[in-house]
Amino acid sequence: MATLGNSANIFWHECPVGQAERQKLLNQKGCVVWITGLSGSGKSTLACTLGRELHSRGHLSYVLDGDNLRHGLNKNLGFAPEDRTENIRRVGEVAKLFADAGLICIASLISPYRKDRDSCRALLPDANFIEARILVFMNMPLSLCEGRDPKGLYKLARAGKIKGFTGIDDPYEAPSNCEIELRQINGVCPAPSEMAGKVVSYLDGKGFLQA
Ligand SMILES: Nc1ncnc2c1ncn2[C@@H]1O[C@H](COP(=O)(O)OS(=O)(=O)O)[C@@H](OP(=O)(O)O)[C@H]1O
Ligand SMILES: Nc1ncnc2c1ncn2[C@@H]1O[C@H](COP(=O)(O)OP(=O)(O)O)[C@@H](O)[C@H]1O
Repeated sequence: MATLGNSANIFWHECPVGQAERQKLLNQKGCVVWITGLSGSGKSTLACTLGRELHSRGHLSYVLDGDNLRHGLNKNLGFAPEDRTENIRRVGEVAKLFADAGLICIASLISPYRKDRDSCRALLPDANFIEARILVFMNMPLSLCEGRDPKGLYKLARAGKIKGFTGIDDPYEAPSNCEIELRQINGVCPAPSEMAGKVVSYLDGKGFLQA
């Protein structure tokens, strides 16, 4: 295993029950649905709707939400570029563990930088030659997100009271390699249930909803 960082004299310990056996127990394949997009684009709403839909179909999933993780695991991180990079790295590693546990892990973070998203993708081994990291891009215009502004953060950012806010004075690098792109249709944002349905269909089609 070439995954060591600063630790020395560390060995990998293999456990007798492996991912395949856990997946059989759960009748699904572990994977990561990674939702990226601007603040207010609907990431958390989609993550929760998708989690509910999977649950009602008898599938075990778990949501890793950027905001929530910053209350605990990532409470020591801010929004400077290097902090966002570390945030994404940690969540990528946790998501990998959840997928190894056999769960459908739904990660919803702004994850604005392409290189961080790409590093995260590289962490995850393919499931039988199928990419086990499904990138979902909430491609909603800034005007829509800013118009929603449920937490009033865009307003603060425009007033210069929050510095380095994504989409205002910190970049959002749109992905060019996403598996699913969700956008407005004729100027109308699809309902969360419709978007969740698209993701479920994708997972089903790729065989993740069976062992
Ligand atoms: N400067 C700045 N830029 C962007 N967002 C900010 C900032 N400060 C606070 N917030 C709030 O933090 C939420 C984003 O956290 P993430 O962990 O998803 O961000 S990142 O992926 O590390 O960029 C984000 O939540 P969402 O609105 O759910 O995306 C914001 O509520
Ligand atoms: N598909 C949708 N259609 C209409 N409003 C939505 C939709 N998805 C989310 N919203 C609303 O937009 C706001 C931001 O959604 P949220 O899921 O918190 O976004 P994010 O997690 O990307 O910041 C919330 O007020 C939410 O109710």
